Amino acid sequence: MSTLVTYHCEDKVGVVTLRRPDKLNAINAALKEQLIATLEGADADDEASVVLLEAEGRAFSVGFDIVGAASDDESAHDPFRWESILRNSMRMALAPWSMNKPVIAAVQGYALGGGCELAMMCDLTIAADDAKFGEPEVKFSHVGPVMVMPWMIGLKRARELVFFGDLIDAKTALDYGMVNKVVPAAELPAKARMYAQRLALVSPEALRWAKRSINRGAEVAGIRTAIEAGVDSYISLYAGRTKVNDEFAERVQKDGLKAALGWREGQFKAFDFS
Ligand SMILES: C/C=C/C(=O)SCCNC(=O)CCNC(=O)[C@H](O)C(C)(C)COP(=O)(O)OP(=O)(O)OC[C@H]1O[C@@H](n2cnc3c(N)ncnc32)[C@H](O)[C@@H]1OP(=O)(O)O
Repeated sequence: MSTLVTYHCEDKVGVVTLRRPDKLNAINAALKEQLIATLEGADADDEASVVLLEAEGRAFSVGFDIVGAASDDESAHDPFRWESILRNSMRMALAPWSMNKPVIAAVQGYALGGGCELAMMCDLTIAADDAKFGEPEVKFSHVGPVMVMPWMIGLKRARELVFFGDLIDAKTALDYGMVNKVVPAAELPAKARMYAQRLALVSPEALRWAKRSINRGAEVAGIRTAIEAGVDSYISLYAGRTKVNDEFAERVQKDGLKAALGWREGQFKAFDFS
């Protein structure tokens, strides 16, 4: 089986790369399996505090492999096969969401259909100024796992994006809250690493519980239950922790809070790319 997803760790950042550039990283069954396994491996890698999901070539991902699926005549009408494809798609969509570590998607070119949802399911998204997002599935009478879209961009915008299937540019995606940052295309790999490395300065344990709290908040129905669920996370974070951010705590003790905050700001400044 060819390698469609690779992994390496650099400076506490676990880099997961989609490598099917000739097909604009279209997601076939093999890529899906490899991506799920690689993300799980990255989550288990003690060297990595943060995971960066990037893609080789001119597109992040054009979504589900509609060419491969169309040529797969034999099983095209087998409902059990479709169930397995869709269940695996859900597993892939939930993989970054379920991980302990924050996952940052770095998007250049197209992020369409399943590729758009994959970027949305990551904790943070940094986009090149040439990025284009969209949910064109309706154009092929498909619907992707778009349940996440109302959370991301609100009902009206989600409906427009999904019903019409039109693409939006990076600036609009930023305006919609689908991405956190837009950077010049040529600078995307370097800026994405800076963004990830800045996050890697924060206590991995605090990040893990921050992620869990936010995701649980998004999963429950109302603000009251969201807050109550968040309390469990805080209890787990604070009751279970022994050493968090020691250097910061030591500086607070030694030099006072203002000086400690100044030290932390100085650290962050080194990664400022505005
Ligand atoms: C539940 C379902 C969820 C879904 O995700 S459905 C899929 C949603 N995605 C799409 O609808 C995108 C379809 N693709 C396109 O519209 C176009 O492509 C683009 C506008 C993205 C790019 O156009 P251009 O720049 O002219 O490139 P190119 O020559 O069309 O594509 C380069 C190679 O990539 C393959 N490819 C593109 N999209 C897909 C895809 N979704 N599935 C499988 N292959 C794809 C092509 O076929 C071709 O390959 P070759 O050079 O061998 O002809």
